[in-house]
Amino acid sequence: MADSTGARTPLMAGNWKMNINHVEAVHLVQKLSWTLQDKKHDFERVEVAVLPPFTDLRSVQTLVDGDRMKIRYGAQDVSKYDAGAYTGEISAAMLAKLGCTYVLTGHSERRQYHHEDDALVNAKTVKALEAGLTPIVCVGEGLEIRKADGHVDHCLGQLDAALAGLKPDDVRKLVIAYEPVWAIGTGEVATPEDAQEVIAAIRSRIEETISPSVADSVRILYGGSVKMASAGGIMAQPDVDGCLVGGASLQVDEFAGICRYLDLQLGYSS
Ligand SMILES: O=C[C@H](O)COP(=O)(O)O
Repeated sequence: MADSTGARTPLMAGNWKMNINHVEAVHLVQKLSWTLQDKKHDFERVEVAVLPPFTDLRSVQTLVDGDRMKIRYGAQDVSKYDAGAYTGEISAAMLAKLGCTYVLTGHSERRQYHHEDDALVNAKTVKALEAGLTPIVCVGEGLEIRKADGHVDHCLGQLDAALAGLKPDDVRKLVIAYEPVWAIGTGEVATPEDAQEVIAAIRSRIEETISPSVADSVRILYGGSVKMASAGGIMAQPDVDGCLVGGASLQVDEFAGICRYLDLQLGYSS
């Protein structure tokens, strides 16, 4: 997504993971909206989204629609199936009906705890696109791969597999998130230069394999222990278009501060 000048619009997406019930979700989104409105946040300049658990989505939809909030929302997972006897699964069409804009695919916790492989990530990404959702496709390396200096190749391999068979116009619609697994929930943030290295490599790969214009428009986020204090440095990198925020998105003041990284850099009140 780009603004009227063609620049990529930064996206701050809060992945709540398995936290916050539907009652708490209403309070959190309401408070986030108030906080950002109070600070006159420009949602056209920095887009804000939350990714609650499935059970919260209807409540979040009702609140966002009812109060005409500019906060977008989405889900943390989606089925590769359309419908049928798949107990526990949630289809892309169900998420679209709930007004979701985004859905995560390939998050490292799905890969680790649910053994999701690259082919499944690709299938889920395709289903999300077919339903009109924007997949946020996650890639990232573990610590051993990073120590062996294989991180760029590893992430590009995951990227190629996730995007297999997609048309250029579909790739253009995606958001991609680089999340080094060793930096997730550990407090260990990759340096801004670490984030830039891999994200620039992802953009170059899309330029080579899809097209320069798609590479120029696709948004690529960084995720992994992002906090209000670290967001500005990460966002100063030329290829970083936003953050996928876990733990800090559960604290309204932290997440609002991340969304307001531009204002805070300019010294406006926090
Ligand atoms: O989806 C979000 C990431 O896994 C980052 O989580 P974190 O900010 O708690 O490290």
